[in-house]
Amino acid sequence: MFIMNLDIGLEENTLHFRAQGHGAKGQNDYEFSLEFREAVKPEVQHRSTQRQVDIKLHKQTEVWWDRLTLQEKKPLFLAPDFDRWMDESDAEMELKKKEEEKLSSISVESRVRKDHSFYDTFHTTADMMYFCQMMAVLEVVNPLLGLVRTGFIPALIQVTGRNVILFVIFGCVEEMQNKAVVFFVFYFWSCIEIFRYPFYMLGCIGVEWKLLTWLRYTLWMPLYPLGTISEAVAVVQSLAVFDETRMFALPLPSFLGESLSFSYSLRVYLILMFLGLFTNFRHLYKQRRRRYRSRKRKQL
Ligand SMILES: CCCCCCCCCCCCC[C@@H](O)CC(=O)SCCNC(=O)CCNC(=O)[C@H](O)C(C)(C)COP(=O)(O)OP(=O)(O)OC[C@H]1O[C@@H](n2cnc3c(N)ncnc32)[C@H](O)[C@@H]1OP(=O)(O)O
Repeated sequence: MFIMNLDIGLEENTLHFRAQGHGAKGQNDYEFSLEFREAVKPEVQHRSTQRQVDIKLHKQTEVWWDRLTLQEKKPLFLAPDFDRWMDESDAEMELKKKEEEKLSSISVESRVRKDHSFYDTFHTTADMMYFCQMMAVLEVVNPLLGLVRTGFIPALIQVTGRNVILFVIFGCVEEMQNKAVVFFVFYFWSCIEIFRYPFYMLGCIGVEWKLLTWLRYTLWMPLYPLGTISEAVAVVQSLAVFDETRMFALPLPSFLGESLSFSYSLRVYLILMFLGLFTNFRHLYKQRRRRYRSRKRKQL
């Protein structure tokens, strides 16, 4: 058989086949149409050899069909390929197997994602962060009460800035909670605090470790800008969510429109952040100079 002028198409759920073949009985036109029992995917794959044409179609949904065609009577030219034949239970088994394979690939994927601390930082550390940042309010209260010689304004900027990010941007916006930026923000915050608080604690018992003091008064140089930039990235990423959800939107009188998105307040906050960065950077620079200058004087 020699197959020529092959024309295969799918219209709705009906497969149309037309071809010319040169066989033992000479040249012939071959043609058939098959209307399937249920929906099939619109893609038709076919491969022809000298002897035969293989046509591959996929069911729209992988379920058992009682028969192949819409018409109840099987067309005469149609014969099953018993090598590939499956009864209902075989088909169910095959579907189950596929489903299991799919599920196991999903669970591997989610395990990989879960192990990925970038994306899960918030859910694993949020409670601890909430607690620490609530306690950090004392850093503003302490200088107010004259308990420590910390600058009140720098402490206010620091604590307010972090609490806006933690409680508003991450805490209220679920879409932000599995973003990688959470990891960076928490990481930069923690990098300084693991030295700053032990430095304070030792100070309370009159002990000073030179290396710790140096780390407390030096690490802020790279960390403060990096921390502020990651906070700014988080704010920028949240703008679209606030626009979409209208969360915290300010109601407006009807002639001005419906409401003013909270993202506008955040845009103003972005400017404040960099003013805050500048103020605290200058403050920390002065604190460092004060500490090392007075030490030099003491040594002289
Ligand atoms: C006004 C409206 C607000 C509007 C908000 C606008 C938003 C602004 C956003 C700003 C961006 C923030 C970005 C930021 O979140 C990013 C990061 O933090 S990234 C990580 C790096 N960060 C840092 O390095 C900053 C860490 N924080 C600090 O250093 C302090 O919080 C700060 C207040 C900024 C500076 O502290 P300060 O230098 O003033 O104090 P000292 O540490 O030198 O302490 C002074 C003396 O007091 C003793 N002290 C202080 N606290 C204690 C304590 N709890 N217990 C015991 N003793 C304490 C300390 O030992 C010093 O004593 P001495 O001089 O005798 O040694």
